Amino acid sequence: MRADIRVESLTHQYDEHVTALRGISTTVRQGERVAVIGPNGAGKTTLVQHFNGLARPTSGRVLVGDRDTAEYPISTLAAQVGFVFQNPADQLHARTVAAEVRFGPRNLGRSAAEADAQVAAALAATGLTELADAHPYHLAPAQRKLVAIASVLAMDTPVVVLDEPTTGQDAFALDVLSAVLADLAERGRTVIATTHDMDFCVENFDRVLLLTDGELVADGAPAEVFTDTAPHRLPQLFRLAGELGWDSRPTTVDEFVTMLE
Ligand SMILES: Nc1ncnc2c1ncn2[C@@H]1O[C@H](COP(=O)(O)OP(=O)(O)OP(=O)(O)O)[C@@H](O)[C@H]1O
Repeated sequence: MRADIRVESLTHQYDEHVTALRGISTTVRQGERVAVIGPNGAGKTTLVQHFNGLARPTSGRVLVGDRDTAEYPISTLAAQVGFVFQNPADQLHARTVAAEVRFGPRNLGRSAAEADAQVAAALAATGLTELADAHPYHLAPAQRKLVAIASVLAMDTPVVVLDEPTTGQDAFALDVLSAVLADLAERGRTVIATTHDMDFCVENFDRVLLLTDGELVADGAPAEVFTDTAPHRLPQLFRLAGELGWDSRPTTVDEFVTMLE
C-alpha cells in the first residue's frame, strides 16, 4: 500500500507558551528519503511524531495514505509508520534482544513463522544475530540503539521514522545504519530521520526539510538547502568542494573521488 504522508497547515501547541509547529505543509511520497534538520527546539521531533500519532495536531491535518491520523489510534498507525525513538529506553522493554524485536511483528498480528523470519532478517541487517539472547540493558548504548532500529525493521512498515538515529553511535553502528537505510530505500520504503549530523544527512538522504522555530524554511535536495549562505554548518564534502572552487556538490565520498579524477 502507498503511504504518502501529507502534512496540511500543521500547528502544534504544547501549552499556551510553547508553539512547536507553525503552519507546516509538505508531502513525503512513498519511497522518499527525507532528513529533517534544524536547530535545537526547532520542532523536528514534534513534526515526525505526528506521522504515527505520537503527537496530534492542534490545528491542520496529517494524512498517511488516505487516513487522517487524528481519527486513528497509534496502534493502527504503527502498522504503516514505524518509529525509532531518540532514546532507546523509551522503546525497549523485553528481557532479550530477540523478544524485543519479535514484539512488533507479533503485535501487528503476524504469524509465529512470519515473525521468526522478520526477526532473523532484522537482526542480520543490524549485525545483532549473535546477541539475540542478550538482555538489551547489558548492551553498549550504540548496540541498544541498533536493537531499537531492529525492532522497527521487523515490523516491515511502508514508512520508517528515526528520531536522531546517529546520536551516541560509533563508526561501526553508523555504517550499519547507512546500510539499513540504503536497503529500506531499495525496497521502496519511505525513510524519514531527524538529525543534527549534516554529513550523515547528505550521504543518506535525497531531500532535506529545514525547520526553524516551528516553520519549514527550506525543502529541497541537499545541494539546494546547503548553500554557502545557509545559517547551518555545511557538510564536510560540501565545504571541501566549495574550497576547491567546484560548482557541483558531491554527496558521498565515492562521488567526491570520482569528481577528483
Ligand atoms: N512535551 C513537551 N511539553 C512542552 N514543550 C515541549 C515538549 N516537547 C517539546 N517541547 C518544546 O517544543 C519545542 C520543539 O521541540 P522539539 O523537541 O520538537 O524540537 P527539536 O527540533 O526536535 O529539538 P532537538 O534538536 O533539541 O531535539 C521546543 O521549544 C521544546 O522545548
